[in-house]
Amino acid sequence: MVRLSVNLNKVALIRNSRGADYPNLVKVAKDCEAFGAQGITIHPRPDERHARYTDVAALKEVCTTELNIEGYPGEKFMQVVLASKPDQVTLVPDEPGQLTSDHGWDTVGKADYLKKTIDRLKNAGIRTSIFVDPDEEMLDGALAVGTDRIEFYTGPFAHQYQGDREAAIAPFTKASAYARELGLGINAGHDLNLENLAFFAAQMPGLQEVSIGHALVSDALYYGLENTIQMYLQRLSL
Ligand SMILES: CC(=O)[C@@H](O)[C@H](O)COP(=O)(O)O
Ligand SMILES: NCC(=O)COP(=O)(O)O
Repeated sequence: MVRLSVNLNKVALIRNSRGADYPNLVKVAKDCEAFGAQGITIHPRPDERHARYTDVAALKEVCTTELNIEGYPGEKFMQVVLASKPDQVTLVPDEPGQLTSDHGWDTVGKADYLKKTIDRLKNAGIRTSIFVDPDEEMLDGALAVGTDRIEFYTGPFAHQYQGDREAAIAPFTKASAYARELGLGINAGHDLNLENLAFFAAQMPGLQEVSIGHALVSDALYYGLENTIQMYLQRLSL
C-alpha cells in the first residue's frame, strides 16, 4: 500500500493571507484524516510564508495517522522537530526564500552535515527521510549517512509526463529498484497530481508514501476536499 500524506502548505498560505486563523490548519488536518488521508505533511520554510514553525506542535497534538515535517535543517527547524517529535522528518536542501523545492541533496558533498543531522533525529526516535534525485551515487550517499528513507524529488517526472511518460519514469523506476536493493525506504513527492499519480505509483516498486499538496489543494476547489482525497486514494489503489 502506498500511503497518501496530504501537504497542507497551500492551506496555510490561504490562512496567512488574511492574518487570522481561517482556514484552521488543525481542523483541515483532522478532516483530511477523517476523509482517508494516511498522513499529514507540512514544510515550514524560514520565512513561514505558509506553514509556520508553531504549526508543528499543533499538528502533532491532533494527528492520528502520520505527521511528516519537511524542511531544511537549520537550527530553528531542528529545535522545533526535536521538541515535537513528528513521526517522520524529511530533510530538503532548500535555500531560504526558495519559491519551492527543485532539487535533491548532494548526499556525498554534504555527507558530514547530513549524518550529524540524521543522528540527532534518530536519537530522538524520529524516522528520517532525505529528498534526493533519482541518481545511484546519491542513493549510495543516502545509505552512508544513515537515513531510514529517501524521498524522490518528482518534479522532473511531472514536467516530462505529458510529453513522454515512459522516458519520464525511467530514471525513477531504476533508482527505486536500486534503493530497494540498498534497503532504503522509498517516499516520493513534488508536483504529483491526479493525472500522473497512478502511472507513477504503478511503475515504482516498493514505493511507501507520496506527499501531495499543491495539486491536491487546487483540485479540492473543484471537487471538495473529501472527494479529492478519495480520488487520490483511488489513483494509488489501481
Ligand atoms: C519537498 C517538497 O517537494 C515539498 O515539501 C514542497 O516543496 C512543498 O511545496 P511548497 O513549499 O512549494 O508548497
Ligand atoms: N514532498 C512533496 C510535498 O510535500 C508536496 O509537494 P507538492 O505536491 O506541493 O508539489
